[in-house]
Amino acid sequence: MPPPPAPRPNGSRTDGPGPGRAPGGDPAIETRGLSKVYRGGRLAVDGLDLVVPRGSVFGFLGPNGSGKTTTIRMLLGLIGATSGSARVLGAPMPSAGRRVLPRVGALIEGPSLYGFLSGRDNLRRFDAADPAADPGTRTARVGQALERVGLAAAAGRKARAYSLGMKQRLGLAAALLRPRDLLVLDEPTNGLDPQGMREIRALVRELAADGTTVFLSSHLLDEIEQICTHAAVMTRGRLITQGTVAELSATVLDARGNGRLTVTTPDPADAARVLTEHGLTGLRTTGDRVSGELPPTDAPLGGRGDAAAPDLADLNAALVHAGVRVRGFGTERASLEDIFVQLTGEGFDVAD
Ligand SMILES: Nc1ncnc2c1ncn2[C@@H]1O[C@H](COP(=O)(O)OP(=O)(O)OP(=O)(O)O)[C@@H](O)[C@H]1O
Repeated sequence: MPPPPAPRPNGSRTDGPGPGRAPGGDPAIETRGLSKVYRGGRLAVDGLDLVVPRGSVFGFLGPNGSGKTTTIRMLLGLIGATSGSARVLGAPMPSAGRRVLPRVGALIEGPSLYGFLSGRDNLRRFDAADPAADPGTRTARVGQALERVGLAAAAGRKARAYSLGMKQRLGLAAALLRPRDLLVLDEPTNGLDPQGMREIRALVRELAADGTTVFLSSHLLDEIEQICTHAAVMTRGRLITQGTVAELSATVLDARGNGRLTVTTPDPADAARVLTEHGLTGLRTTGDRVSGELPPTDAPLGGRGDAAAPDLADLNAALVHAGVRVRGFGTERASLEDIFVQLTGEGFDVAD
């Protein structure tokens, strides 16, 4: 794993080897000033500087309409860029597409399957469409791909009888018919039920564990937090930040102090009083839940200046000592949603 890149506000570039560039190795994806203006003048992607380290599971995050699919289409050479450049697996796109794309598996907007064919026969068709695929080894290749995505037992069933999650897994199997260095997945869990989402996420983790770089777009913040090592945040065609998921979270945690403490109690008024006495600010009470901002650990308590911020165990003891019946007690770490809101000043549901 290369050293983790620091978050770079506004996607600004750094000098030197830079993030995501292992010594002697290119990033899996690198763009410079990549832009797309659609006919009619719509600026869908605006000066994108993206660095996707090899071996990462990279979450490309943004609300609907923020330019994710347009970027992916440019990366794969499906549409031309208006300006800027893109390198995939070290080679310029789209000019090196014939050389590079066989090493890239892609799943964009769901697989196109024949419902009347079995899962296995759908894969055989995909394999037959690949001029480089040896027909003599097709059966073995298809069998391995089905095995890889956990569809071997259902391979004989017609694709129209598959659940959405199974269809998506079949699409992934098609992308995995030959060994890939990079997988590009556009909203791979979109429309899936929780079980289908879990299956796809587990598969992405397995593929990453085998060394495949996975670049996936999503508008689901928790998805990125669950499976990604790195993330970039897009809004309105612009890259706001990129870095490791841990760094992005830390950026906000630093800015937000220790995060919020939430106490669940049948005595919310007393709890709020005790928490205020112990330096918590921004108290909010909703039903039996009281939450407040924890003061920074190294700062004296607000206004009193005579004590360090409270230890959580001491705080819990103080609540109990004051007669507050505590049912739940926990801190929330900053989520990517917090990061997004902090970085953009807007909520995450900002579809154009
Ligand atoms: N073929 C097109 N012609 C004109 N405008 C387009 C075209 N495709 C996309 N757009 C516009 O470009 C912007 C970015 O769209 P894009 O599909 O890349 O975003 P996205 O982040 O992938 O969102 P979604 O998840 O909804 O697909 C949107 O405002 C969209 O309406």
